Amino acid sequence: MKTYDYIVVGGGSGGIASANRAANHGAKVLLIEAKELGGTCINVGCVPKKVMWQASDIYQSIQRDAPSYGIQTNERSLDFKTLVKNREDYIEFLHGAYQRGFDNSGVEFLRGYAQFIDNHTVEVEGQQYSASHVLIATGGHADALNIPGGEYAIDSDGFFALDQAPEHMIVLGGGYIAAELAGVINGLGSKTSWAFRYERPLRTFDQMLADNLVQTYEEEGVSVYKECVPSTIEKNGEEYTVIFENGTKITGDCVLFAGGRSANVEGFGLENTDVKLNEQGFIQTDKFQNTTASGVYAIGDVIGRLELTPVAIAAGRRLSERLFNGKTSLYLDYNFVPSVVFTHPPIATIGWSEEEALAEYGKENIKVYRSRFTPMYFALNEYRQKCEMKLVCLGEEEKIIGLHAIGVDVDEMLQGFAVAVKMGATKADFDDTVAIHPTGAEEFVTMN
Ligand SMILES: Cc1cc2nc3c(=O)[nH]c(=O)nc-3n(C[C@H](O)[C@H](O)[C@H](O)COP(=O)(O)OP(=O)(O)OC[C@H]3O[C@@H](n4cnc5c(N)ncnc54)[C@H](O)[C@@H]3O)c2cc1C
Ligand SMILES: NC(=O)c1ccc[n+]([C@@H]2O[C@H](COP(=O)([O-])OP(=O)(O)OC[C@H]3O[C@@H](n4cnc5c(N)ncnc54)[C@H](O)[C@@H]3O)[C@@H](O)[C@H]2O)c1
Repeated sequence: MKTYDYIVVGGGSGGIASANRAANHGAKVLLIEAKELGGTCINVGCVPKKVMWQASDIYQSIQRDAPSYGIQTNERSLDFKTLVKNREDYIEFLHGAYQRGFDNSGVEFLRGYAQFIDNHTVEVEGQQYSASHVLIATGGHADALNIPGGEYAIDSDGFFALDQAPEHMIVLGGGYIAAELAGVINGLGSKTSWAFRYERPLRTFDQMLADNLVQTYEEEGVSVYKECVPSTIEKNGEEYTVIFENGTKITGDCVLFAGGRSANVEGFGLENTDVKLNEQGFIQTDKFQNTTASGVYAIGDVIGRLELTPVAIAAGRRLSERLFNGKTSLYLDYNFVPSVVFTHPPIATIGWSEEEALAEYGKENIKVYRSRFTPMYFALNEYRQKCEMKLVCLGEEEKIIGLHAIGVDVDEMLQGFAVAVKMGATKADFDDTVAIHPTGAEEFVTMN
């Protein structure tokens, strides 16, 4: 049996960050990963998604925006195979960077599928490894569409495996992934239909964002189907027809389902440990990332709190600081975490939506500031895409508890404003900050 101070199961965003930080503090660390280093984010999540989002943005701008600046482009054409190849080459480069990171920090990396024997022992291909501290960072997987013909739908992993653009993609689901990939594929020139179950997509977000997005997508050519619950998918040759409960039918050559994700908790011996799951099937943890088994911790998508890469990284690093650097009271605060949805245009959000704030604090305690304008980017264009912004303020001091925006470039605006919101900035603090002109961001400090 080989022994370590810290065994990390899962080499995704959270596991890698925690392992490196522990090794930096002198711990003897083993990281076990079954597939490619980098997990979901690097291989089939944030990174390939952002590359596709950027490609889509460029492609859309060439046709839609360049002529208004007098820039003529003779013909727009997309070599999808080159895009995919260059994207995958970049991901390969990132794999190497992770390995070099381990070489620097001293983390021992083992490729293989870990099986728990007990709380402190795992086995990989017949060899056992034990540690006084064990981290579960095994991430999650896409939920399948459980309807007749549901197997014809690809998930986001399947989307990144496409080597040619679909003629007509039907996107099912109203969350982050569906919203993002519908925009990506529409921008790349494929016919796109987007169907979601309720009146609005992105139901946990401020309504202003979802309403603007749906309107913009419709203006940009996406066929939007509201209140459509899929009931069957039929295959006819190369085509698929999605039939919805209300009788609506859509036919296309590719169906994508993005209906949420579940934790990777099965098939690796968790039943041999004292680790318990919550009602939703995610690993139960306290605020210090302790599971119900002493000396066993869990972070990232496997705990299902906020399924975002920087959240997994922050939780993993704080845990290692606590375990191996004496910062015994350190934990991750899951409140006021900023997030961007890479739609076209992007959505940026932090804190309470107007609807949540009104329900929690009452109308008399909440003041909302809004702005709606055409970004200067579209000043010369007949197409005048709208940017919208909102500040949700609490109490007499007007502490900003929600900041939301949709429009070009808001993805890159949010991080700085998130610092201010996290620090407890008030509307007066924003008003006291001189604007930067001409930018879209200046609206946040000039709202009446
Ligand atoms: C399409 C898509 C787009 C996304 N875009 C964004 C974005 O733009 N921004 C953002 O912040 N987040 C985004 N996310 C979410 C983000 O990818 C996840 O929150 C993040 O990757 C979670 O990291 P993790 O370390 O918890 O798990 P993962 O990155 O999933 O890593 C878990 C690893 O554990 C390994 N593993 C599992 N079981 C075992 C075992 N028994 N033995 C060994 N190894 C094992 C797996 O192979 C995997 O590599 C996106 C997700 C998807 C699906
Ligand atoms: N930009 C980012 O940061 C980013 C991008 C992508 C994913 N993510 C993370 O990954 C997580 C998973 O993304 P997701 O979009 O799969 O999940 P999600 O939870 O955001 O959305 C799931 C959607 O699927 C719908 N749905 C579920 N079952 C359905 C069914 N049978 N028929 C029709 N619709 C159904 C739900 O109503 C919901 O709208 C996100 O919650 C997010 O944390 C983050």
